[in-house]
Amino acid sequence: MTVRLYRPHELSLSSSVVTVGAFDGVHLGHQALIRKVVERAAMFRVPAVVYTFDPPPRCYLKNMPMITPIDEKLKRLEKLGVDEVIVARFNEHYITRSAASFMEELRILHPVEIWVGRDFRFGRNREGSIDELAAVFHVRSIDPIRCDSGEVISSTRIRSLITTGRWKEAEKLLGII
Ligand SMILES: Cc1cc2nc3c(=O)[nH]c(=O)nc-3n(C[C@H](O)[C@H](O)[C@H](O)COP(=O)(O)O)c2cc1C
Ligand SMILES: Nc1ncnc2c1ncn2[C@@H]1O[C@H](COP(=O)(O)OP(=O)(O)OP(=O)(O)O)[C@@H](O)[C@H]1O
Repeated sequence: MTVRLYRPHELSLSSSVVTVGAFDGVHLGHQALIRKVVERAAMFRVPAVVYTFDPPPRCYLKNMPMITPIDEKLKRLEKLGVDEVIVARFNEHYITRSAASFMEELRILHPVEIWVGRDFRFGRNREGSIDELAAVFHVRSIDPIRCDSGEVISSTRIRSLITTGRWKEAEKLLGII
């Protein structure tokens, strides 16, 4: 595997383009976002960084099944051209971290851009908002990617397709990478 792996606070960079998220399944919506990050990073000639969580927060907090275990997620991120991946163990200790402490950690990556979805939240009790992030960093987002029926593609939707045995539809939304 050529993608480089780090735990929180291990990586410091003089410049980067960063995205943060659970990315369970690395579905077509995630792929569009991550391709954008890789494209922007290449344009700035800086590393493309994904900050993710293991297990995905929703799986940990709501006791839901995971679509892609961490090894499979990392393989998919690598195929998309990501340079560095930070994997935070999402557990009872991590969820007590404040939004401010998380932003301090992002500072050491010196991101020229941070790409997140429009509903992104972070920090204990989901206290941190995009507005707070955007007060410190240059925050950007893409339009949501939808499936043929017009519904926004999400890990939640794919989990529900898998648990009801609708494999073909789930695979379509996961995309082949
Ligand atoms: C430091 C930190 C603490 C978090 N604590 C909580 C929490 O207490 N409750 C919660 O529901 N989510 C918590 N989250 C998870 C976020 O709500 C969110 O799932 C995460 O930032 C990934 O974004 P995404 O769900 O858009 O992929 C935390 C995230 C971070 C970075
Ligand atoms: N369909 C999509 N189009 C564009 N961006 C997306 C799409 N789905 C998720 N993202 C973005 O990818 C990042 C990680 O999202 P996340 O892992 O929470 O995905 P999700 O599919 O919404 O998951 P869940 O259904 O479990 O909440 C976020 O910035 C989110 O906005």
